[in-house]
Amino acid sequence: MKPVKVGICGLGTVGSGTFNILQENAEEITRRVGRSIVVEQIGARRDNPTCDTTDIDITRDIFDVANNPEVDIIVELIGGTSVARELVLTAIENGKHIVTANKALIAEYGNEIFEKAQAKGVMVAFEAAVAGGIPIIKTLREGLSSNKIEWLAGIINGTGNFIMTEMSEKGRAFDDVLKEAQELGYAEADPTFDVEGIDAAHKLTILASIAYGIPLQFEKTYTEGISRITAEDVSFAQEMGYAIKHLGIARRTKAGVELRVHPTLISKKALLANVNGVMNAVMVKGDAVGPTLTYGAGAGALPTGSSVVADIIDVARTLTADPTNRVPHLAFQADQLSDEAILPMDEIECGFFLNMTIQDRAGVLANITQILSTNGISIESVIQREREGSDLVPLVVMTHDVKERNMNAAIAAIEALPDVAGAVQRIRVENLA
Ligand SMILES: NC(=O)c1ccc[n+]([C@@H]2O[C@H](COP(=O)([O-])OP(=O)(O)OC[C@H]3O[C@@H](n4cnc5c(N)ncnc54)[C@H](O)[C@@H]3O)[C@@H](O)[C@H]2O)c1
Ligand SMILES: N[C@@H](CCO)C(=O)O
Ligand code: NA
Repeated sequence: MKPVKVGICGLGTVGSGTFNILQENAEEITRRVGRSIVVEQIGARRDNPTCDTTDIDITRDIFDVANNPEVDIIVELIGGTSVARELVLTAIENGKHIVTANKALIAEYGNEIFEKAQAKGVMVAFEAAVAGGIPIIKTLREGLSSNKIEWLAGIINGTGNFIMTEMSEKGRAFDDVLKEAQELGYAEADPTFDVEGIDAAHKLTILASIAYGIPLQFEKTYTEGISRITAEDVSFAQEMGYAIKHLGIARRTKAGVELRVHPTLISKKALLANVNGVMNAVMVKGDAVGPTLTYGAGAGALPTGSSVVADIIDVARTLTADPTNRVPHLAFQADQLSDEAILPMDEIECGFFLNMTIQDRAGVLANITQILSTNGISIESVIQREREGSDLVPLVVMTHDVKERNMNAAIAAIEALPDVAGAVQRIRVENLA
């Protein structure tokens, strides 16, 4: 059979990993697919010293690749959303299949891209877009397709998890660890995407659509990053038996779907509490299977390239299949996506860890507990600490589950007390059993 011809656009971290795996594992890949996969052309602004591209046709204009009649599959690895969207839509218009690692593109423009791909009978594969090397898209879309998904929760940003781990285990400074994550090729071009939770929200948006058969709704995903978590929060949480992890959580309730990304206290004994460094992991609870866990490197050239190449193999295997028999882009048939509501944050119910600074004076604690109780919030535990040479002391309160709306009202009232200094730090608590 004649080879499948691939055009790679973007030869950075992921592009180089993809190229090198295709070269290194060519023989095995041919044995798996039944035909060879060759790199027909590369579109790149500059060469990548980690790749031997001798004898490969390299163009500086990525649209040459999208318009190259020889290319069967376009591999989009330039990142960003404006040029990438134009590139992908052009390639689809030309009847090419797409493989991409670009979660921003899929989360924000996936509905449009899938519609066009469906009309043209081409595939768009994006395993590398969520949790790098972990086959979580395939797991949800195919492996767990017999289940109603109850909830999923994951550590889905490698850079953020790497920063939190290095800070809490080695006491390193935030900026220093972020710089290392950038040098290692983990971080997004704009690292605020990692640190402020936007990248995780892109990924959660994609996972939720595949889990529940709903259109991609990035704008409705609640997004909070790791930048305001302090070493003190981590140490109080540890003292109470918890780890703080940055999680993406999607849960189906009777009222609608919860879609939220935020730092979360989870029991130190929970499996996810032990996922450290650049590692990612996603727990999925299906009604038939129960809880499952997928774990592996969430970023980096070869782990991400592993997913990109697996997608290329998948597309190569089904190139000639009748498009109506392929696995749908969002796991459910395109005309079967539902308009199930995404719940506003006010409606979410969970426990809270509150860390505040108060005047060390009689009656302050009583005022705070009174406010919590008025708002229907019951306390699970309290830590109050002396601080030498200061009458401002930390107070940490853990609450039982309560609606976010009640907690907002309570926090506003607590912050208005004259004996409470500054803002109340709130971190949500989840029981992932
Ligand atoms: N780095 C990771 O670990 C990782 C993991 C999963 C997904 N991703 C995603 O993969 C994509 C690529 O990320 P990366 O880390 O490889 O980025 P990168 O910056 O290392 O590589 C991108 C490359 O594309 C090139 N490029 C950009 N625009 C171009 C254009 N118009 N024409 C030609 N070349 C162009 C850049 O010069 C660069 O070499 C992004 O969407 C990212 O979110 C990255
Ligand atoms: N910047 C992303 C790359 C993988 O998607 C991360 O750190 O997880
Ligand atoms: Na993946």
